[in-house]
Order: sequence, then C-alpha cells, then structure tokens
Amino acid sequence: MAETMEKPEKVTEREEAEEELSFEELGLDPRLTRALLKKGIQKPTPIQRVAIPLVLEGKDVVARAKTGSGKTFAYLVPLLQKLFADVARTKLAPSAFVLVPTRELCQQVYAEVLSLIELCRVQLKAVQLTSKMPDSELRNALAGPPDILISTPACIPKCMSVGVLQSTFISGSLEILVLDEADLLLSYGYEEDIKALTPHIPKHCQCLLMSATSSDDVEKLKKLILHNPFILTLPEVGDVKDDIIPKNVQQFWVRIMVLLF
Ligand SMILES: Nc1ncnc2c1ncn2[C@@H]1O[C@H](COP(=O)(O)OP(=O)(O)OP(=O)(O)O)[C@@H](O)[C@H]1O
Repeated sequence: MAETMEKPEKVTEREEAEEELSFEELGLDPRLTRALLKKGIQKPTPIQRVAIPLVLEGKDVVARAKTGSGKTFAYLVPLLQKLFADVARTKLAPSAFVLVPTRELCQQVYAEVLSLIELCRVQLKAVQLTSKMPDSELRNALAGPPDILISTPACIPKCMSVGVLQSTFISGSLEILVLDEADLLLSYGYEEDIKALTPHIPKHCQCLLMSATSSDDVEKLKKLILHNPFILTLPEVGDVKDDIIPKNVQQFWVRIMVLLF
C-alpha cells in the first residue's frame, strides 16, 4: 500500500533550505555541474532535486511531473554520472537503454546526451537507433558497443531478431533502463516490444520510468519492469515555466509526495 509523506509545518525552514540545494549538494560530479552551467542550468528543478539523489543511489524510480518540469535531466544527468565511473569496463552491449515513444524525442534526448558528453569530455559513446534503419546501419551503430542506446522500444526486438544485439549480452551488460514519456509508450503500440525485452533485463538493472501523467498504462509498465520503486509525484501548481525559473514561485513546490511501495 502506498504511503504519502506530507510536509509537517515544523520542518518548513529545513525544506525551504532543501529547495535551495545545488546540483553539487545533490551529489553531482563537478564535470556535470559545470556542463549544466554552460548550458545555462544553475539550479535543479523540484523533480531533479528529488530524483537525482535516488538515481545516484541506484533506486528504481517512477517520476510523474508535468511536461517541461525537467524530467529529462532528472534521469540523464545521474545516468551519465553512473557511467563515468565505469568508462573503461569491457562490455558486450550498451550499459544503458533509454526508450522513448517517438523518433523526435529520440533525437532530442540523443542531442542532450551528446552535448553533455562533449562538455564533460568523457569517453562515452551514445547512439540513437530507429527501427527503419537497415540492418547494416544497426550493426555499425552497435559495433563497439556504445555505452548508451537511445531508441523507440521497437528497435530492440528488431536488433535481437537480426542478430546485431544478442539477448545474452543485454542480460550481461544492461545496468540502467529508462522508459521516458512512459504514459505514451503503450498507446503508441510498443507493449509487445517492451514485453519482448523484459525477460532479458537483468535483475540488478536499475529501472526508471518518467511520465507526465499517471495512467493505467504507466501502472502496467511499472508492474512489468520496476522493483519496489520510489514513486515521485509533483503536485500540479502554476504554469510549466514556473517550475524552472523564478525562485519565489519555487517556494510553492514544497510538497513533493514521495510514495514508497
Ligand atoms: N534545472 C533546470 N533549470 C533550467 N532549465 C531547465 C532545468 N532542467 C531542464 N531545463 C530546461 O527545461 C526545458 C524542459 O525540460 P524537459 O524537456 O526535461 O521537461 P520534461 O519534464 O522532460 O518534459 P516532457 O514531459 O515533455 O518530457 C528544457 O528546455 C530543459 O533544457
């Protein structure tokens, strides 16, 4: 049964201080904080403030916060930090899969990953795949292999069926799986593709599910993929831009409900 933790009056000052926490104080690598700063990002948004430490700790997380609240960096930045620690490992398949419902989002996430990798000057390789790519292109993209694979879910079964991604290698290498815009994945027809991947997700793999809304589909995915996740839900207050910029408006965001199953 889920339990809601609400803010008691007495800890107002402490929580307001927590609202001022910087990326460094959340435990982010200085290379990443500097990279974010170069991108004009100075302070974490509410969802980033809660999600980043949990992801760094290796927890499974479901994050529900509306469009524009900064969910992409809430998973991407700690995901990259976890891979920094392990750049020299021998791998047979990507360590992280980021699965998204559309090619456009795939492109956007890929661009953010490339920009962060470049700004941090780390030796990580990311690829974006589409299921329309010819087998030879898929094979080239996965040669190496890359550290991070960004694609729609349909790409994974295709790569397995044409033999460019071995299921045993996925089981041996996958450390982090992200389902971004999870509320759209099933309605966009990816249920069977996700089910095809599920048996190959290793038990130790950390799973993150990001969503703008809660829905039956999100619940279904949560049950299919995650293990005892932290459920982060931001109350819907104010306008989308308010989440990100003015500090005084952020004071309204004191109530983040952390639901732990
Ligand atoms: N901490 C931050 N400070 C300022 N801007 C930020 C911060 N985090 C993210 N942004 C910017 O806010 C915009 C929206 O972020 P993002 O796309 O991650 O939202 P989202 O919650 O993932 O939305 P969606 O539900 O559409 O995926 C982006 O332009 C991003 O660069």
